[in-house]
Amino acid sequence: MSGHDPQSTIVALSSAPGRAGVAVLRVSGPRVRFALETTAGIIPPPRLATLRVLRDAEGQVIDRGLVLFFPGPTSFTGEDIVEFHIHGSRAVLAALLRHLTALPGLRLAEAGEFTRRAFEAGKLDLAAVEGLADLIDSETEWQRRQALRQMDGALGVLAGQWRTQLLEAMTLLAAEIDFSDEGDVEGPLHDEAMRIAASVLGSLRRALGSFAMGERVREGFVVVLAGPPNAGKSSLLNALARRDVAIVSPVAGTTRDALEVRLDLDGLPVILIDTAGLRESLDPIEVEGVRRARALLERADLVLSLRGIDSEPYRTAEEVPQIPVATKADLGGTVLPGERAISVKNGEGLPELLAAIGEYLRGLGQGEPALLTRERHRIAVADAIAALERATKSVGAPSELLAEDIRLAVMALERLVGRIGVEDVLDHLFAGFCIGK
Ligand SMILES: Nc1nc2c(c(=O)[nH]1)N(C=O)[C@@H](CNc1ccc(C(=O)N[C@@H](CCC(=O)O)C(=O)O)cc1)CN2
Ligand SMILES: Nc1nc2c(ncn2[C@@H]2O[C@H](COP(=O)(O)OP(=O)(O)OP(=O)(O)O)[C@@H](O)[C@H]2O)c(=O)[nH]1
Ligand SMILES: [Mg+2]
Repeated sequence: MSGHDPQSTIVALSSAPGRAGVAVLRVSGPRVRFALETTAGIIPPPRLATLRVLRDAEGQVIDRGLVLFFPGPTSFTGEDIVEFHIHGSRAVLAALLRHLTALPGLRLAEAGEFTRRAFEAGKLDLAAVEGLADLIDSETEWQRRQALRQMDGALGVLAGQWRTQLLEAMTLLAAEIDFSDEGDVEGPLHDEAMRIAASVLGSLRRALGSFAMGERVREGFVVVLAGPPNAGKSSLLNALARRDVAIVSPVAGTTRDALEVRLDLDGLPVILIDTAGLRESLDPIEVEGVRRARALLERADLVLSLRGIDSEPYRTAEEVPQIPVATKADLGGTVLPGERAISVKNGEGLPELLAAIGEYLRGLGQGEPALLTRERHRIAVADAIAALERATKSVGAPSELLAEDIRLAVMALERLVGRIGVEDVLDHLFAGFCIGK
């Protein structure tokens, strides 16, 4: 990343590349008015779509398109922005891009550079930028809701409240330190600071409790299909994915590699993984497949434990949440207590199985969207908690020590919202953005 380079005016395609009804080309920076005058012949009224003929430097028509001008500093980036809504043709886009990037002071934007400018201008905090990144990546309803909440700054607001309270506690402690004589017992200001620290600690712990769900919604819940060879794991994967993803055959030991498909289960993002049938084997390839299957069982949020209705169950030693499933119910046989019967041949039990998976996964959360969604958030909040636990446990400790621990907690919260120590995080985050965002 080039970092901060506010003199240059950046240009990028903001819609998805390729043939489309309409494409949006966005320009941000100090030379936007100049680019508008040379290309559209006018500076249109702010925020009003204006239909114009767009021309290159020789006066040749490139296209007729809508021009949308957002003056700084109220715009998304804080700078002047213009959007050209043109016909979604590769050639039109290429011609307009060629024209604009040839203008003095204009260059192509890097991935995430518009959003980086918004961050530098103080329009978004780090957590909001992360929310925006998640929103662009969102594929399911739960991901959209969680990302939107984070983009709206919910985490930033909460972190700001924690920080304000802790700064208040530090002010009380400073007063206590100033007014108390050597050897005095700590007074009421110290007690009040302790009370504030304990209250923030409780709130931090509740937020941390939402992390597991937040991370799962962001990355997808891992649901593993496991069981003996021939149980019908690959058949079930194909049925749930509604695609012919995995090889199915009557030969036991067909699947060796783990195969995954992403599902939108009633808004929940699920990564469904088919695995090699679990059994002892002399075939080194199959042994490796079984090793991989067991490794996946360890990181599963939920295991669908399959057996053919006409076969014995294979008991896995792994202690993971499981839904026992008897497959091939169309063949007839005995369903054991606690088992769900399904058939991919006639579809029996499949909707109910999906509903049971969804119900289990939804139950892992507390209903409302999680606030902590990334390992970075977890670490910052856990650091703040550790500092406040030290502070609140050492009853009778001098105010100076208490103040130092609270200061460390405040620092952790500043890292959380990106007030300090952000450069590495930012480079990584923006590199994952699309160009034009
Ligand atoms: N065409 C288009 N659609 C888009 C965006 C965009 O940039 N362009 N967005 C991009 O992500 C999202 C909407 N986000 C937006 C954010 C701010 C403003 C805006 O008009 N800001 C005003 C200031 C408003 C205020 O301060 O109250 C401005 O620019 O002057 C518009 C869209 C989704 N749709
Ligand atoms: N009648 C019937 N046959 C099924 C059903 N599901 C799977 N089968 C058959 O069972 C056999 C094994 O199915 P697979 O899906 O390959 O089984 P698997 O568990 O993936 O097997 P491995 O990959 O070897 O571990 C195939 O011949 C399937 O057609 C079902 O619901 N009904
Ligand atoms: Mg298989």
